Amino acid sequence: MFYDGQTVHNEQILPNGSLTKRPRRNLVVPRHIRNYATAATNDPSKIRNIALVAHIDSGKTTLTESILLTSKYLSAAGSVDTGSTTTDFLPAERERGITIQSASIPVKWKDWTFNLIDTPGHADFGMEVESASRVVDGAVVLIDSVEGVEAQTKGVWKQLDRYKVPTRLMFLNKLDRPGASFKSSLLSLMTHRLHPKPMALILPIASFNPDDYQRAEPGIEGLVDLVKWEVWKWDGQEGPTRHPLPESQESILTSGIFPELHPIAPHLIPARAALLENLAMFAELLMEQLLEANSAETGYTDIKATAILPHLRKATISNEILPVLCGSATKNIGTDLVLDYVGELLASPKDVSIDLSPVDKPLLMLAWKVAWDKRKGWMTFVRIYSGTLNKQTVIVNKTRGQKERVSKLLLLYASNAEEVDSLSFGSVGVVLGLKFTRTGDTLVSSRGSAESSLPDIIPPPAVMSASIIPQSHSDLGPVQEALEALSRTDPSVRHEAQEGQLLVHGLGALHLEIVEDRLRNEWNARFEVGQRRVSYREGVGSEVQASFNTWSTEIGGKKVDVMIDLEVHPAQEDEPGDPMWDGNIVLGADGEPLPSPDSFPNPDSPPAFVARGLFNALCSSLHTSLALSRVHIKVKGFSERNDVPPSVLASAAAFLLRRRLREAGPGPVMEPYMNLKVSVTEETLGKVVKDLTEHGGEVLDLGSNTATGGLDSDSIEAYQEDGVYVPPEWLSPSSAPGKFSGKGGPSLRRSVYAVVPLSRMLDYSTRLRALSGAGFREVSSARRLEILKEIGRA
Ligand SMILES: Nc1nc2c(ncn2[C@@H]2O[C@H](COP(=O)(O)OP(=O)(O)OP(=O)(O)O)[C@@H](O)[C@H]2O)c(=O)[nH]1
Repeated sequence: MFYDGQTVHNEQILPNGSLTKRPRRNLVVPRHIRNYATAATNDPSKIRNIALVAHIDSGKTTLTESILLTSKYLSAAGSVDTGSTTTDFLPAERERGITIQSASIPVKWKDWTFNLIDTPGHADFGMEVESASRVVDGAVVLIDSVEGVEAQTKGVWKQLDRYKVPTRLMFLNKLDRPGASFKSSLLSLMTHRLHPKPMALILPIASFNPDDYQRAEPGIEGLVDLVKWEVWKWDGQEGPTRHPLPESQESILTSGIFPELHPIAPHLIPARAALLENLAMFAELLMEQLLEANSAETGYTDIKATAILPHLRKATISNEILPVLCGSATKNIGTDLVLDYVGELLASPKDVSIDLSPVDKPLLMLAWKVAWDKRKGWMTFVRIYSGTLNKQTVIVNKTRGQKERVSKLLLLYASNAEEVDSLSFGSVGVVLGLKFTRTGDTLVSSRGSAESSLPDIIPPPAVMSASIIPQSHSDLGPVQEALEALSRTDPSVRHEAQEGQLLVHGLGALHLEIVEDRLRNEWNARFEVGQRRVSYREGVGSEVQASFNTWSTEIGGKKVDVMIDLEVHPAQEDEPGDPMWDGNIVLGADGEPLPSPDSFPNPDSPPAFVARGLFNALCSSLHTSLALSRVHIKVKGFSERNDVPPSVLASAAAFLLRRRLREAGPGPVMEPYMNLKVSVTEETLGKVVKDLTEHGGEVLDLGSNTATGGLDSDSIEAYQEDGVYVPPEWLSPSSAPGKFSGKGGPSLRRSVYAVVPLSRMLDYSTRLRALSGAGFREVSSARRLEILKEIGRA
């Protein structure tokens, strides 16, 4: 909602009500792809599997395009603003200027091969970030340096944490924009508790006013690499030039490298000294070297990069520090340095393999994504964790216990593909020919050849649903098939038949809009879309003591008692819900989480049937028919009998849990909330706050628009600044836009931070996308009544 006609992310509503981030000028794709002989490396120590992740609009796709240009994959970069990028190749992506699917692309840089995955920033496509995070060994996290850390920056950071992505680099992008602040962005990493030790390896060289070098202006001219002690200069069309830096401050001033370096020259030596001294806290050998070196006053300039990089790499891999780089993706400033540092600092598959000789071990791989292509059929994206995969072989899907035939193997360059004969340890590629495999499945060379199954990929819980009405009775089958195929490619799309209609659940309004587009365009399905509504949930009323735990049935004319001992109570407030169980917590007798029915290693085992029964009972409450959430269940034990088929356990578990939930009485109704940040001018602030409050929102903070950001619910206490070098603010390009704008300049912008119910924001949400999921919240009894009316239960 913007009274001044501006939206947070330049989003605009198209005449048909759909969302676009910016107007498209053309959708013609210039293919400036060079002859890019690939032959990806077979040396795992030279592979870097990395993802670019960030809040929406931070510049991931632009940086990917700049990387492809710098690495000579492209001869001219495409642009998200003209719909001509390499990785955003779906029509829906090009129309909207946003990334919807993560695309993987192998990039050759020096003697490394980077498998680069550009992910979507929008929370509605969070599933793509989940699966990318599951298979990469490193991530480049971008920040828009006008905004600093944003809601979804923290969202993707948590996803990286969840999958234990071992190495990360920060890239402070958009330093060319007016209002960009290197200092505030760096500080925001600590105020938002992303990392206690961000370490700036690069300083920006701002465009300075030639008449007054104390005044930085909007724009960035170059970069100083504090580790390699050299300066990079970009001017206009030509690529960058790089110059070694002299050892002393006086010689830097007299070196004549370029005038813009003068204002920052006095800061370079202290910045390098701080970098090395902070790094030495984690590297004893370096500490000794520093003590032996002449002194901090010279910035230890006699210590060469080759002596620093191994320590930097080690501290990055052990996550003791967070290396911070910076630049401008649109101007290709800093891209060379990103590529170098990805190779030098991020982990290779070898660094993170627990297996000492993974190359010689039997094949073990994970299907991290499944896509459908009209010409190629099912495409399964895999990452090889040990051994080698050859084309034209038979493999086993360990998760589903099924044999699969591999026909072809591909390396994918976004929408282009190259066939290869094999994929070896550490690599990422595409398998054609697999019929049953789904996202998250473990694949091995022959039954039982690899001991362990790989951890699954967890789709985030659905927050919105829409009913799908097939155009005619004969369309029902094809629509169901299309939905089944779509949810195989995107497990965050769930569907069910309920009361004569098909319900599709997704991660938000935009997600459902894309689902609708894809069903029509990719599967030619014919249907109408009915009412869209957010996915409400019900909790459990109160703890109920086990009244009984035995269910009786008749098998072959004989009465049989099946015992399942369940402990059921509401989850504690601080207890994290399991997304695989839709926010419920389900534990086995040993207190360990029970896999959800879809992810049981052996789906025909007795515990798998118990899980299936519990899952079914949790899908629909007896009181409201809403799905249940925040229920804590412990399966303390169950009877295994030889005279009873294990499938009976599913019915018993469903019955006993339902009975227990009925005894507990109606639980609280919950609805999804989202965090919202609205940028407004001072004059419109009051109107926006009033409007949000009227829509059931709660305003958390009114911050000024700085990169360090305002308050939000989980970032009250910042990390200490000890042991972190923070450059002075005035070195940042255009660090204070207001200062230079004079009287006629733009008025001060303010940020409204609020938490709002998603249901009341359905029309807002297509316009305001600076949001992050804030989980489910219990509602008041008045709101409960409204919800029950809305879903036809009151
Ligand atoms: N001034 C400036 N604009 C940039 C820079 N990098 C990207 N942009 C612009 O920011 C907008 C978003 O860029 P994208 O590359 O689509 O961002 P993204 O993070 O990939 O977006 P999603 O994939 O939709 O999350 C576009 O208008 C870009 O032109 C930069 O370095 N400087």
